[in-house]
Amino acid sequence: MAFGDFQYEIYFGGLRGIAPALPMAFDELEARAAQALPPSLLSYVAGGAGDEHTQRSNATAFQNWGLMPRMFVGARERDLSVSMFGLTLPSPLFMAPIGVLGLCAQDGHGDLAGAEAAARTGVPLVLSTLTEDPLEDVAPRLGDTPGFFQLYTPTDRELAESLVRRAEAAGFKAIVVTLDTWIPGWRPRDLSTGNFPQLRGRCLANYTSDPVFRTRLGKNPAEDVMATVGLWAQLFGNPLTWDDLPWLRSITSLPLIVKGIQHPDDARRARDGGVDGIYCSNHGGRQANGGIPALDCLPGVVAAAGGLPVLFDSGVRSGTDVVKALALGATAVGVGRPYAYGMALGGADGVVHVLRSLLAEADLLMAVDGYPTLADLTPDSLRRIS
Ligand SMILES: Cc1cc2nc3c(=O)[nH]c(=O)nc-3n(C[C@H](O)[C@H](O)[C@H](O)COP(=O)(O)O)c2cc1C
Ligand SMILES: CCCCCCC(=O)C(=O)O
Repeated sequence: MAFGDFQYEIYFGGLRGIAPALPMAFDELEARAAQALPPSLLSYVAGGAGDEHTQRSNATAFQNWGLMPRMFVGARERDLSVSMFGLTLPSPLFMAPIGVLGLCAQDGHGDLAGAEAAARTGVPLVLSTLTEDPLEDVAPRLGDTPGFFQLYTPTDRELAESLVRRAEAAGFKAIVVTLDTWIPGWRPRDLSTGNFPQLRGRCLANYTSDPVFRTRLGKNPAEDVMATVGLWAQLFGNPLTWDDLPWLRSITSLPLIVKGIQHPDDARRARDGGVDGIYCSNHGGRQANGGIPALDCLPGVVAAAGGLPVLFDSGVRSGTDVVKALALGATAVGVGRPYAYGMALGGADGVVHVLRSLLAEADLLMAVDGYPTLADLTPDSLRRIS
């Protein structure tokens, strides 16, 4: 279903006295998910690097901006559609890659449920490399909604190329290479619970189903989980350099997007190296503490991207946040932890609820503040208020 078909459903439903089954505000959503998720998984999802200062400031950075209302606009109809990479999407929202999405669902098949939510909302899913179900099983569940494949670049180039080939064959529409997580950051919550799901053999389906990985392993992954995890840990992350960019560019004819860009010079150099999109993100504050809120990096990245689409995530908690990121120049805005919590609370239905709530709030804000289309949202629509 396209965004326009349901944009009023939630808030008019509310006015008719139909209370949504799940919370709409992020804090309540997180509190409810905390009851639903096993404690170590909750810590993994909710936690971040160091004392989580950067994670918190990602979210509070949005409060430094206010949207200036415009009158006599008559914004009765809104159009939230966006075009990028030759795709026309009903809204500028997308689901950021979440490596434990599978585990967030009660049945352990959250990657399939995420794809189903994408099919139902038109909101693209960026599927992590780290999934419980192989990408070939996820792709058909996306329906007509495009899916992007997020690549954690292994040290083994043949394995990287195999993953990309498989994503292309399965029908994914872009490759998103994550640059900021070739090793996990200093995450005290996970270090104290001793919980990295991948080290227990979870979320490795794209590896265990891969012909190159299986050849390297030399045995059936199901029969030797220890060896599988050992090989995965050995191959998982490659600290790429600029010298690797031509190779990355060469392994796919799909749009190539680089995730984790915050410095304008990196955006410029990536653009010059032939990428198709820049993804401004600090991984939700999970990798480096003591950094800069991703939102504060967005304008510089947009300016340096020279017209390439700029995807953004980190700290998006409301429809208002979505609108502000768009006004600061994002082409599309990624939601992360909130939809993982929706998954924990209601599977595909829970994710659909979270996405529709964000979109309905964004749409209503654009209506009351007089911004009928995304093109109307510019930096001039905002005022720095602190
Ligand atoms: C539990 C969890 C797992 C994640 N796994 C991945 C992943 O596999 N690949 C990736 O590129 N980013 C991953 N991310 C980062 C998200 O894509 C996104 O950058 C981040 O969630 C944005 O921050 P926010 O959730 O606070 O808004 C993960 C984030 C969380 C919370
Ligand atoms: C060695 C595990 C790296 C973490 C990958 C998943 C992720 O991006 C995240 O948890 O954040």
